[in-house]
Amino acid sequence: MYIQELALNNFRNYGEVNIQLDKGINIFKGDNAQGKTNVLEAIYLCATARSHRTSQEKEVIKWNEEAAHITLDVQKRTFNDKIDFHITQKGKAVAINKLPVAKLGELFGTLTVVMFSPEDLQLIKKSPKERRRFIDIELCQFNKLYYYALKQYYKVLKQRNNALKQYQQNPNPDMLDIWDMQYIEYAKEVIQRRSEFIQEINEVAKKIHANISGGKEDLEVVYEPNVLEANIEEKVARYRQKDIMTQSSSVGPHRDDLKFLINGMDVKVYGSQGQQRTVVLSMKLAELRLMQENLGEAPILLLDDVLSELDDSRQKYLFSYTENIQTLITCTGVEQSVWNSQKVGKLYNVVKGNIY
Ligand SMILES: Nc1ncnc2c1ncn2[C@@H]1O[C@H](COP(=O)(O)OP(=O)(O)OP(=O)(O)O)[C@@H](O)[C@H]1O
Repeated sequence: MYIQELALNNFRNYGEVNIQLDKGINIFKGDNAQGKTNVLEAIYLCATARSHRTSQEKEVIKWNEEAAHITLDVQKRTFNDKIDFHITQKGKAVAINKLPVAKLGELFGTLTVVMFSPEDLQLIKKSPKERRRFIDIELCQFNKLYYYALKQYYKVLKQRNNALKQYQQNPNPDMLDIWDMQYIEYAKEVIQRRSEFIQEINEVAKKIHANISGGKEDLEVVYEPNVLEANIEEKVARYRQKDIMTQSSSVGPHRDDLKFLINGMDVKVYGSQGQQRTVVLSMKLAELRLMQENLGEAPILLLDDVLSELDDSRQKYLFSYTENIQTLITCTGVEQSVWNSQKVGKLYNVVKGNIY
């Protein structure tokens, strides 16, 4: 798939902008704070229904304006989809081919993207929350069932936590039993789907990592669930008193994590910065491959300011994956030598919220 046309209206520092994109490599070049990342953010929002850098989506509305609007024309193998994404102070609304989407989950799969930014290079060092976010965003894009299970899980978790908060004043074990039943049901589904996904991504990332490291490093991506599907009932019951005391739920996939091993050693603890970066690159490329396989179409690759962070051989490896994949690259120009060696479809200059 590829984006043919992108239009922004009152989105971040853009007033009105409309551009046609190339099927191949598109470069957005400009000084700092001109609006390059904002373009990628708009595309990312249309694919995942959330921003990659804020949980407060109304921040994307241009200052002193009422609403922001993004329109994308996405060309698929046999048809094309038009996505309209509207953000107001009150919330967001989406239409696909002019038909409003009732649930944001219906958007998933219309446009799929893999975003790679310097913050991703910290994936290994960051908190477990970021690694869970990585799993969730990737899985939701190609597995709607996962999205619905996850959404329900967090909804029930919130209700269970509310029940725990009220428990001291109003002890009601029957009510807690009811929440537990639902919470366990969704938790099991989330754990199962995460476990399958991590097994899949592990196989692909392992091969890629072996290639990048010239066969010297064996990567293992390990799912570290907070609780196993098989003993969740027992663990939730065992922790009930503690949960009542702390007024929060201590068991469940909201506490899951991922571990990365190279030749059996934990990269977070023992890996060099270069090794950590290579693991993240392997994971991103594995993600690209899996999406392509699962959806039968290549996703769009968004590279935000990432080239200068990678050394020559890693950059080359990354580019070897961009063939037949629409790629949008933001840069300040330092990386010119890198993309000079590639066949660039379109080069845009970004200046103060204008694209030339
Ligand atoms: N809601 C908003 N309304 C208007 N302008 C905004 C809004 N949010 C951010 N901006 C402006 O957008 C600009 C930042 O854009 P962006 O993050 O795309 O920069 P960039 O070109 O990618 O820069 P860098 O190279 O530093 O990453 C800043 O000038 C910021 O003030």
